[in-house]
Amino acid sequence: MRQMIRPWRHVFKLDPDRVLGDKELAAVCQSGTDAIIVGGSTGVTYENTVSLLARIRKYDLPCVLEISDLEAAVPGFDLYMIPMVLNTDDTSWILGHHRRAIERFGSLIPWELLLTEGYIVLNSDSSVARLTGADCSLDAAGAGAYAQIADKLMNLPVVYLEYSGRYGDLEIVREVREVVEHSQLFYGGGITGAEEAMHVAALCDTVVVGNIIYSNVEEALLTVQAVRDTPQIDW
Ligand SMILES: CC(C)=CCC/C(C)=C/CC/C(C)=C/CC/C(C)=C/CC/C(C)=C/CC/C(C)=C/CC/C(C)=C/COP(=O)(O)OP(=O)(O)O
Ligand SMILES: O=P(O)(O)OC[C@@H](O)CO
Ligand SMILES: [Mg+2]
Repeated sequence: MRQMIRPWRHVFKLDPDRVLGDKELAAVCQSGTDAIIVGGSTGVTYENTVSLLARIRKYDLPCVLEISDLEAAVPGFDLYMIPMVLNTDDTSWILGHHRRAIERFGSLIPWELLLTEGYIVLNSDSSVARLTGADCSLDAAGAGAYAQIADKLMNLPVVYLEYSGRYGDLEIVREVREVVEHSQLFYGGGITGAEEAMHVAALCDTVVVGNIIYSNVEEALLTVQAVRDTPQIDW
């Protein structure tokens, strides 16, 4: 599964709890993005996840479920991304929900389709930060330390810098880039157009674009080519 995501430079994240018209969904899925991640931190249900998956399946691109709620673990995705929020004292978001999921689903879990993401949540004003009690006061050194835990101690396939709803601090992104050697570095948060996308594309392996799809789909679409045209800085 690491190989499957390795070439991904740009992905769109669609939230089952939000409304997107058929025309907009078609444009997003046919934009040339590398994959669709289905996920959100609140209001995700089995029903709205099934419904969104069925709509995305009309298009020929990988579709991944980022599991945030056990009740919404829907079969039929190409891949399952499992977040662990590293910068919280509430261990239920690192291990607790995961333990319960394994107890509940047992042999039904398609382990070969799972990828773990070491989340570092950095926007204190986001639903995901409130939900998980993340410590968003980290400076570059603190974020870099968590990134090394994911990359070097836990050997996680993905480090996810999550600024959901707000554009990130590029000094922190740069510090994390410098220390992550093996994990694939995902960045998501507050990208509202091509220029912002290019700045993070230079530093990160994979750029995630979410909310702007719902408020300005034209701008969201421009981020695809912008990321494609941006070479990564060689570290
Ligand atoms: C039948 C079938 C497929 C069964 C198997 C199911 C399966 C694959 C099980 C795997 C086992 C396992 C270990 C599951 C984990 C279960 C689980 C619930 C873990 C907790 C994950 C977690 C830490 C969630 C916290 C929230 C989070 C990090 C969500 C990620 C998505 C995200 C950050 C969205 C952004 O939120 P958004 O809503 O956009 O925010 P704004 O509103 O601010 O924009
Ligand atoms: O919605 P935005 O702010 O683009 O963030 C994308 C993604 O990282 C959210 O999990
Ligand atoms: Mg969102």
